[in-house]
Amino acid sequence: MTSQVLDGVAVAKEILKGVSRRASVLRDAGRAPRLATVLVGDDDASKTYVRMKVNRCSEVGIESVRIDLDAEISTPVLVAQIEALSADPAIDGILLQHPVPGHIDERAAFEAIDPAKDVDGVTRTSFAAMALGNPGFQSCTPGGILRLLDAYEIPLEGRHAVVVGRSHILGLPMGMLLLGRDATVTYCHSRTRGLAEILGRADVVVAAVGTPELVRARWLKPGAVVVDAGYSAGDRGDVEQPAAREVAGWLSPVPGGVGPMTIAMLLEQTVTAAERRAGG
Ligand SMILES: Nc1nc2c(c(=O)[nH]1)N[C@@H](CN(C=O)c1ccc(C(=O)N[C@@H](CCC(=O)O)C(=O)O)cc1)CN2
Repeated sequence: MTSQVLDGVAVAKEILKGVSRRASVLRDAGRAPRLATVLVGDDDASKTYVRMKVNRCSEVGIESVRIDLDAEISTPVLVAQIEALSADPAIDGILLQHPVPGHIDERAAFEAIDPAKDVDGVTRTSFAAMALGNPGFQSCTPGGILRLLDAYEIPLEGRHAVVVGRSHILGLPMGMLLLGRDATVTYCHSRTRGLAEILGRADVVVAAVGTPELVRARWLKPGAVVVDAGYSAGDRGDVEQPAAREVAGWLSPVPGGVGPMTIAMLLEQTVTAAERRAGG
């Protein structure tokens, strides 16, 4: 068996066409949507992701304001900076690139984002809305994964979905979203015992742990839907690829799977925030 591809590049492209159209309506009405990106420190991967987001913004007609801060900045200074963006009427969306340096209280910084501008879906307000199935901004990677599965009409109801990872911006919300689609959800993490056996019973696997190739191809149930949300150096995901292609029914590649969907979601939610703020 060779798995079918969950093609994030193609699906993201379609989403971005819609984003571009909606951005041009706002622009014609006199106010292009505007995203503020906040990067703390000089981590190379984070710089790359912010650059990718800013470039994609300009391709679809979203303006961006880049704020790059020194790695030594304190939590109160970062919080004050984000509060200023939250209060700034010219800004529609705010992205704080994760991770921030270890001495900073990242949760305090996320909570300084006005929920109406939380287009990255990282505040408690957004998390609660998502968990309760209320309207709100979704955490971009899990939201993007759900859109990717929907684009290929992958059924979720009643299926056993295993999320490997429980990070606040990826694994934890991913399980909530799958539960909201009536999947039966199991979370696995670093303390889980018998990961191979649990994965062997999974119809849907989301690998979101950040350890390259942790999920071995031989552990997967033949025909399973496998989403690889890893993005380690050297284009390595969290799933043993390409071996998994011979076992899975569907598989998202790295690169070209979840990553482009993450950015498409961010931009789509930025336009939504701008429309809401414009009263549309
Ligand atoms: N505040 C946030 N921080 C982080 C998030 C997030 O959603 N919000 N996600 C990740 C990193 N990330 C975005 O920030 C991200 C990672 C990878 C990609 C991507 O498109 N990767 C490409 C390959 C990249 C390349 O060509 O070099 C791919 O998978 O095809 C996008 C976004 C952690 N931080």
